[in-house]
Amino acid sequence: MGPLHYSLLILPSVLILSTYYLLLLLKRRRSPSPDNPPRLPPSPPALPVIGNLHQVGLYPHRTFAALAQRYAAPVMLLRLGSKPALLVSTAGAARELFKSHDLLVSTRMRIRTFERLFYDAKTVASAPHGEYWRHARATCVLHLLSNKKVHSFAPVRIRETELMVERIADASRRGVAVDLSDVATCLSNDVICRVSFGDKMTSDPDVAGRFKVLLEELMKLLGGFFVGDFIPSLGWVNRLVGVDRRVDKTFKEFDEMLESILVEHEGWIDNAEEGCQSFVDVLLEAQRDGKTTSHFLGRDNIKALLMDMLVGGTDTSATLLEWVMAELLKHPRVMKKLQHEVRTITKGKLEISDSDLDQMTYLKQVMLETLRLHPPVPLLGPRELIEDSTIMGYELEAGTLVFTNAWAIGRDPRSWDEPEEFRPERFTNGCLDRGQDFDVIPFGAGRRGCPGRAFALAINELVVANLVGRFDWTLPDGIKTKDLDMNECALPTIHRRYHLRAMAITI
Ligand code: HEM
Repeated sequence: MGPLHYSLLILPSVLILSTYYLLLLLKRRRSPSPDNPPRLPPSPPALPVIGNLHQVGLYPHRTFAALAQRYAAPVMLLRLGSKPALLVSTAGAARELFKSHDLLVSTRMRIRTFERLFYDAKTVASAPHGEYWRHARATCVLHLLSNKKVHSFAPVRIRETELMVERIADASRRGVAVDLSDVATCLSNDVICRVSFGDKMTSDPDVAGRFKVLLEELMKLLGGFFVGDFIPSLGWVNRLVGVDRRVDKTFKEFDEMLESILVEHEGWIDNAEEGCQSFVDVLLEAQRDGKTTSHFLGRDNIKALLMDMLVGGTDTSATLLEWVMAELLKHPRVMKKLQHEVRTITKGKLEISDSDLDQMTYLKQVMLETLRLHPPVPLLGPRELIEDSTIMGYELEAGTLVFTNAWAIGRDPRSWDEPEEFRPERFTNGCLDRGQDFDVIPFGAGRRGCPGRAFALAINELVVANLVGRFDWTLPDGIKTKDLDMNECALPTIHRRYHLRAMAITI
């Protein structure tokens, strides 16, 4: 028998033995015994039943960052009620998570409150990973969020920005302060509503007021860590403290509002001009013409996608705008440098085009530096582990929640020199599209990363360029820049605690 025959005989035995050994190893790992406990990330002590829920507090991104610092742990394991929760707090850990395990963390945390608010998890943001989510997300990208579509909405952005400039110029003439927080909210809502339903909620003051209150309440409900959501046996607590009632009321009102939009658009659908259709028209038409599988575009699905745009696109954008202006007012040197860039490129012309914006590199650095310090959604969209997995050498069970702390990552001294300083120049030599570096991840990462990034940056860059290009700004009531309050208010989007007010001087 030659060496080849020996190896042919030995090979099956080696394969059988190694398969047996592998199965043994897997069995041991899946059924941890007291002698062989799974290797888990560091954890702070937890209380019975509630685990670490009592430590979450009003500002979970800050609490979680403080814990990660105290334990010097890039990843930690908490227990939120009955659910284990992995906290990811450094760029290195985020890179490992999203580069090597993205599929494992590509489903969303399942929370009763969210599911009820979002048409049984039919929104893109809340849907579990799978065929429905892929289809829903692709639909939003194709009809609203792709670069091509974003470019095509330039007239809407320009018109709404122009209206904003007129209002500010009016306040400037009258010598009254501008509430920049309100300006940011109105503008973001108007742009999203116009591209989604072709009209603004602010056209009718009553509707505008109701819509604003409704969105605020929805955001509060999304940001709450409610006991009944994390400990199913205590679901009655949500009923007792009125959370369930608030959820039902908010959902009902939102649904009625979206339903009336659908009914209105169904009346026009045959007359809508090609090319002038809003998102809702495109969805209704696809449904009517059977262009899509019926299970996908039912009435609730259409309303859920509209909700995605309202929830995902309004408050986030407004928050960014608010913080950019606050940082510029607090740092007059940066404000002057940005004004110089914008005014040099626009050379006195009033309408700023997309190609003007492309040349404004300092503006992009200012946006990125603001997003580093103030990611509007600091814990990104919480995920859930699809199956038992080993991540960074730790053994984690299926269903573990995953929170990535973009706020902590943006302020990590291992990644950033003087991280608390607002210094846009830190991005001068680097690439401005930092998605792959994982040290600035305000839009999340991987399959579930934000699909609205291009949309959001296009509107925010245009608005900031107009605000600083056409006005000089000072703080009202003799407030000094060093005294400008920079405190935050609670989740899910991290707004300023107090509205930002400033005096505009038309140049
Ligand atoms: C400054 C503005 C924005 C910020 C900071 C932001 C941030 C985020 C973040 C952090 C996530 C979760 C990502 C993850 O889990 O990895 C997300 C998801 C999402 N965003 Fe945005 N967003 C912004 C604007 C928008 C806009 C304008 C839209 C749409 C009009 C939008 C639609 C969505 C949707 C649909 C999702 C869910 C994606 C999925 O689960 O597949 N966002 N966004």
